[in-house]
Amino acid sequence: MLLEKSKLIGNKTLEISGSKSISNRLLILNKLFENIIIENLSNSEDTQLLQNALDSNSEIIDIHHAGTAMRFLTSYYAIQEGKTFILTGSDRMKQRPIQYLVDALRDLGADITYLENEGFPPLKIMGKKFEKSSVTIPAHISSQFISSLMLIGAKLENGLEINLVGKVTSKPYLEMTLKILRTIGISYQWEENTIQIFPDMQNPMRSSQIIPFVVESDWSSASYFYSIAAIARDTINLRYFKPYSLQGDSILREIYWKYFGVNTISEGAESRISLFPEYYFNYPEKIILDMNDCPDIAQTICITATAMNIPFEITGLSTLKVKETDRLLALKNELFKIGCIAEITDDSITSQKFFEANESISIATYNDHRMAMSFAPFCLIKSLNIENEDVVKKSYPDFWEDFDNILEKLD
Ligand SMILES: O=C(O)C1=C[C@@H](OP(=O)(O)O)[C@@H](O)[C@H](O)C1
Ligand SMILES: C=C(OP(=O)(O)O)C(=O)O
Repeated sequence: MLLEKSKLIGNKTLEISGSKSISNRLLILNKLFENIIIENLSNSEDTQLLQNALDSNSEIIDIHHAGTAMRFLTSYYAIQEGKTFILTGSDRMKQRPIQYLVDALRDLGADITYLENEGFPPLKIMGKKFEKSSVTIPAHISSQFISSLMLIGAKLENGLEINLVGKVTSKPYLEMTLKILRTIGISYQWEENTIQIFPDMQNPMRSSQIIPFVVESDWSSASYFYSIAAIARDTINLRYFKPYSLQGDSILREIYWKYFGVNTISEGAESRISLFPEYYFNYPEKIILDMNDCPDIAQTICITATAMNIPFEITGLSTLKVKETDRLLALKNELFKIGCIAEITDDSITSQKFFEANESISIATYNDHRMAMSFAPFCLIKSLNIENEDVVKKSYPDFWEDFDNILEKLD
């Protein structure tokens, strides 16, 4: 899709769909506890795939590219006593790790076998009752493994104690899981490296009472509009975002204020935020950021910084290699096309030099929605082509419509 050089139409308001991460947790919990009414569910393809899987009677479930769904379903299916499931996904899903989660579940008593390569999907899962209630798991590859265990914890007879080993990656996603559990009346304790989920039955506060849950809008999706506001130096309004979020990616507020001079003004009653760039702002000489807590918005930051010629050094990104694509490599390749020579290591990306980009830019998207959406705002600087633009549907099916709504082509 060709994005011609455009300008922002200031002060428009966009409504972003519900958080994909919160929605996916609620769908699993609702299936386990049957007491949540979910409003503003994410319209992402990943959430749709998870919902279809949970509603399906089929033994074979294909979850395509949806990593969170893959990991959450593995634990969920493992406790469906007497049922058998084949859980598979896209070619990329068959390269994304799951071994530490499978090891932990097997330790607890699960019956899971690898159908192709050891350590990777597809999986054959025969649902069983678990005998044990304590498990140890490395925490540096994916927080989704740990959230997956936490989600089923209260369903086990004696609850679940999860001992985390090593550096915890994507920690705000674990906090999100716990806060959602608390909202539906499940108790937990997190002390140092041990998370304890108490069994459902032990909490007299939890009853069969129906709990309404309104999903706040998706902060990772909001990142692309922060990028546009920063580059264009004009205002965008977004809904439905509250001042206190369950999502770690709401750190965008601080990042875009500190490095790009974009103010976030919350209008509580309407759950609206205005992204309001300061006209006079002292830009930093270099952006130095550890993004171990918020890996999904790393691509956005790199492109905003490149568009604004601000050098960057971003660390804490080891998990980017095992997402929808190797995001570090994809970033390095495509940043070059928009005028940034970047160096990558196993867990970082650093800009080395900016230069004037060519006239005909075509960005490859590597089956990664975030590659398409993070590069799109560069059309405020130069026209560019985004290859396979449909990839956005994984998290944000309305992206191009919303994008079009706030931009006007320059002649
Ligand atoms: O739990 C979640 O909803 C997610 C956790 C993160 O994954 P990792 O923990 O694998 O970094 C994040 O990148 C992903 O998009 C969503
Ligand atoms: C990494 C992501 O998703 P998942 O791991 O659920 O595929 C993402 O949405 O950026």
